[in-house]
Amino acid sequence: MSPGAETAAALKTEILDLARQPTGALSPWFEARLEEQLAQDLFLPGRELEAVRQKLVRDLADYRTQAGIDTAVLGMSGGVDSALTAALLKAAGWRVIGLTLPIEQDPIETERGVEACAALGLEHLHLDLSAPYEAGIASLASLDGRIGSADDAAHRTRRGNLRARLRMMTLYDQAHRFGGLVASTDNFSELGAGFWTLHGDVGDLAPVQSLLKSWEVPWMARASGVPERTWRAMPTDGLGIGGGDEAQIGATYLEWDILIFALMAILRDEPDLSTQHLAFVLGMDEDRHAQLVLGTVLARLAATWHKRANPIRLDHPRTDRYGPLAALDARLFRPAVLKTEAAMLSFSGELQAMANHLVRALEARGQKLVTAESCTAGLLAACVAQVPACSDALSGSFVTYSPGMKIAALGLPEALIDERTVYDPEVARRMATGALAAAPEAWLAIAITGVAGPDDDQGKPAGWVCIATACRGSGAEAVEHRFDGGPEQVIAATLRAALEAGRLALARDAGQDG
Ligand SMILES: Nc1ncnc2c1ncn2[C@@H]1O[C@H](COP(=O)(O)OP(=O)(O)OC[C@H]2O[C@@H]([n+]3cccc(C(=O)O)c3)[C@H](O)[C@@H]2O)[C@@H](O)[C@H]1O
Ligand SMILES: Nc1ncnc2c1ncn2[C@@H]1O[C@H](COP(=O)(O)OP(=O)(O)OP(=O)(O)O)[C@@H](O)[C@H]1O
Repeated sequence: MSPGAETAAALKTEILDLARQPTGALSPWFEARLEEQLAQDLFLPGRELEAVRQKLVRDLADYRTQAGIDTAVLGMSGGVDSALTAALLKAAGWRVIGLTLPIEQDPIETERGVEACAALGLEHLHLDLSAPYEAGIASLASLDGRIGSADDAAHRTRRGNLRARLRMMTLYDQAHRFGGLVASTDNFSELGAGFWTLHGDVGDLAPVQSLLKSWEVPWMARASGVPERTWRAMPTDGLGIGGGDEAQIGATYLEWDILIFALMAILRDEPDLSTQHLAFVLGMDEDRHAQLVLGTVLARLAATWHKRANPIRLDHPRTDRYGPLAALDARLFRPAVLKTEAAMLSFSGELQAMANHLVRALEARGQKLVTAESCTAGLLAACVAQVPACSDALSGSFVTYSPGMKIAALGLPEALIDERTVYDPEVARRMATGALAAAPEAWLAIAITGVAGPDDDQGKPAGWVCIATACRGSGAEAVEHRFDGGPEQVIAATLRAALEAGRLALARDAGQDG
């Protein structure tokens, strides 16, 4: 066995151990995907997780000083998420106040919460909320008697959610009392599964929200001094709804994480896939267990997407107001630790998926793309450049914002622009052929000229965009569009249309080849 394979095997054994997944209990499909995902570094090894842990602690320390707040309160359930969140905050120098808030529950869970507070050096407060909970149920029963008595899943969930919200009400009161904030204990796996209560679980600052429950959360808890009894404990919702988390979700957390990674990857490569075809495309045909888990996971994702988008924002014509308001906060008030430059380069999942598709199609044919961009000012190339390992598919970009640049860099005739303005299909076509002429290694050119808005320009309305494509050796084709919305929506729609136009141009070109 090579040293690399040996390390991967050791990592796999450790993941199975911390995920409480008995050896040999993964079905063949999950086993094979886990090995692939280990090779793709989706499950980070210990030394990289330690670097992530240290960064989280540094960022929490920066947030504390920059936001001028140094006290965090959180509920200590006896579970690993709350214990890890508390440990990270404590390591970052926060005053951490852990509350055990039992509601008619197993005293062992409270004991573990108390033990974690002591082990981590937290201040501890205890308040039994069983009485207010019973009072709340009795009061709500006057509206609907079933809330207190019916013993089906729906009513258990109603009661469970009430417990979570009662705890959250208590935590916000204590945060106010101590001039602190409420730490959020949610993780990435629960986020995907919608396995939390709206307005009951999510607080103000969420240090572990991007971490996998199967592996990263227990690993980091162990590395952060959380007692073993806690990071080994079976995850429960602490709400008395039924079984453990995994029994309720219908998959172990490790299965959940593996399958979510697989789904995210397949949809990036094939954005048009529908749910009916997933089992086949994912290669599950011979693994009945994997098919059943897929069904459960898809049902859960479908039932909970709205929780991940809460509150739902309608596509009101003036959603362009959100951007400037966010910019105001960012410029004047948002602590520096949150101002990641990377945010400027994030494209939606749909655009990333389309760019990925185009890159893979170019790669498959051994061809490269060049873009000639006016109103998008290089964003199309930036979107394509975000695809991992795109260098075999992207030649480059001409950002020709002004008429002068279109003439100088792409050789457009000045007379054409004088006669028709830059907002013209022939200008778009000449931009595409000009880009191909100036980039000898490129095969496909995509050119964009248009009015992003908000105002009309030179006789063309805001939202008018022309996209031209040309493949080496054939003529250019241009399509005019009229997109709705403010400049940001027009640019996003333009990128979508340009990526699609590139895909169609390649398909046409391949047809001609054949
Ligand atoms: N289409 C839609 N668009 C917008 N909103 C929609 C909606 N459909 C429902 N809603 C709203 O969503 C509500 C349902 O969501 P919600 O109230 O959260 O409740 P729900 O998701 O039904 O239940 C909470 C689940 O999270 C689990 N949980 C809770 C707490 C902690 C943990 C843990 O392990 O850490 C797990 C718990 O076991 C349960 O399975 C509806 O009552 C309605 O208000
Ligand atoms: N008895 C409790 N006392 C205080 N807080 C609680 C209690 N039960 C739940 N909470 C709060 O609600 C959050 C979600 O509950 P949950 O039971 O899932 O705990 P957890 O820490 O996520 O651990 P795990 O899911 O591993 O059991 C907890 O992180 C905690 O902040």
